[in-house]
Amino acid sequence: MQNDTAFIRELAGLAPIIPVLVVEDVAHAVPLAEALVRGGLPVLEVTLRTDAALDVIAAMATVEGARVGAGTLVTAQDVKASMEAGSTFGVTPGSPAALIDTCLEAGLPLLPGAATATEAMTLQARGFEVLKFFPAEAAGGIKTLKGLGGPLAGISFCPTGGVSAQNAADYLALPNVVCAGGSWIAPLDLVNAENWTEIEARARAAAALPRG
Ligand SMILES: O=C(O)C(=O)C[C@H](O)[C@H](O)COP(=O)(O)O
Repeated sequence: MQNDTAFIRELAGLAPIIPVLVVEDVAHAVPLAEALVRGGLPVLEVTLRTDAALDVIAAMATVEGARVGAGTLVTAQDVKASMEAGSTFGVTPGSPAALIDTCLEAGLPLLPGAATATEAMTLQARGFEVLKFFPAEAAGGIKTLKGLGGPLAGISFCPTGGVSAQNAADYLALPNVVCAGGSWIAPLDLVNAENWTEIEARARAAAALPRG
């Protein structure tokens, strides 16, 4: 099975920011997804970090305009379960070969994680052109992305991990950054407080960020 770069490029092009979501209560799934879509962020990464995550994916997948994927894919079981729940793409924090094999065999469009030149080159050799740069700030942030951009100009990144309202525009200005991911749009405290108004406002501000 070939990886689906065109699909991932399309998703990455839909909005400058992919909200990374940690949702504990499935009752929050639909209003949260609706607030994010209304705010202009249709591509949603639901982390498999809560017991509710698979049910959250299934519920969000019913929201018109939402493009729902699963994050924190670490095991083959995560890949299978997230696809059964209705996720249409996957995101991995890192890219061990066996996990990448599983995603390719399953036909799951993937934003695979990489933090070094070797990891990025290994993924590029398998046909991946859009990678999650994770954990972005801890792995050197903008300086590292600028450094990778010289020799690895064919690779685009979605930096995630430490990206914030304060630094997102600087990341997005880089030529090898297509979009960025982050939890600041819908942090757990706002979700648990059901503050959809504030989440929509944060989404709207993020959706308006210019890309370089
Ligand atoms: O669970 C995963 O695999 C992830 O997707 C990790 C997230 O990308 C980061 O935790 C988001 O980082 P912050 O925006 O700094 O909160």
